Amino acid sequence: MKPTFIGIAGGTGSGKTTVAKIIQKSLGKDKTAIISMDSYYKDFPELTIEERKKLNYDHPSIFDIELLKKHLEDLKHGIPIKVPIYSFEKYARTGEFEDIYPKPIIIVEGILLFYYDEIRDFFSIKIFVDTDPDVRIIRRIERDVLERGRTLKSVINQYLETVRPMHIQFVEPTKQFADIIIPRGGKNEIAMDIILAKIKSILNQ
Ligand SMILES: Nc1ncnc2c1ncn2[C@@H]1O[C@H](COP(=O)(O)OP(=O)(O)O)[C@@H](O)[C@H]1O
Ligand SMILES: O=c1ccn([C@@H]2O[C@H](COP(=O)(O)O)[C@@H](O)[C@H]2O)c(=O)[nH]1
Repeated sequence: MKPTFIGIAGGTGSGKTTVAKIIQKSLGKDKTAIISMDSYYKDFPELTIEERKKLNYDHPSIFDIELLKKHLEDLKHGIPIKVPIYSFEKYARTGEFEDIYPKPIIIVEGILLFYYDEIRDFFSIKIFVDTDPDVRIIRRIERDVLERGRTLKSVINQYLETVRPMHIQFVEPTKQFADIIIPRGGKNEIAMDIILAKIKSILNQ
């Protein structure tokens, strides 16, 4: 059985990971795998950490799309993949990998997932999580300070300098490619029920 790929895009802090986990919880880990685009940030070992901190992590050129494409191709053909583990504290790959095995449903989530034609074409269902920017920045501050080793000042500066302008220029326009737009994200129970019913019908075909 060829896997069905489900893409979840949306701005930072919109709730993409949360939506992916709700789908996985409902269907079970034996039927689903989750891949985060965050694992495909390019590595810059030639730069110092201070130089890496200044990079634009919200521009389409910062992702290793060739590797992501190869991995999706591999899963499509039943081949397990080794996903690089990324450290937000170090702004670099850790050198470790997570083994992901082919499953009937492969969920991929990321801010710019629908930007690249060659990646977009994999997805049978494209979901865009649409959450207001004020809510997203509040969530991002909380998460980046608690979980990603950032200071309040650094989150605010990064948001104003790169995250916000890149969102407007590159992320928001990819909403046009979505099949379903979920306002407010994973706590939108009706939207989640509709999405889960559709995925279950695909699984039962
Ligand atoms: N609908 C929601 N209501 C309240 N908090 C949420 C909701 N969705 C996500 N969150 C919280 O917001 C933060 C960012 O959510 P996450 O799913 O990681 O977003 P993304 O993957 O889009 O960056 C997390 O701490 C998560 O628990
Ligand atoms: O080293 C890094 C790499 C990425 N970021 C930020 O991460 C978000 C995307 O992750 P979400 O989980 O979708 O929020 C992106 O906006 C980058 O700015 C980073 O801060 N540092």
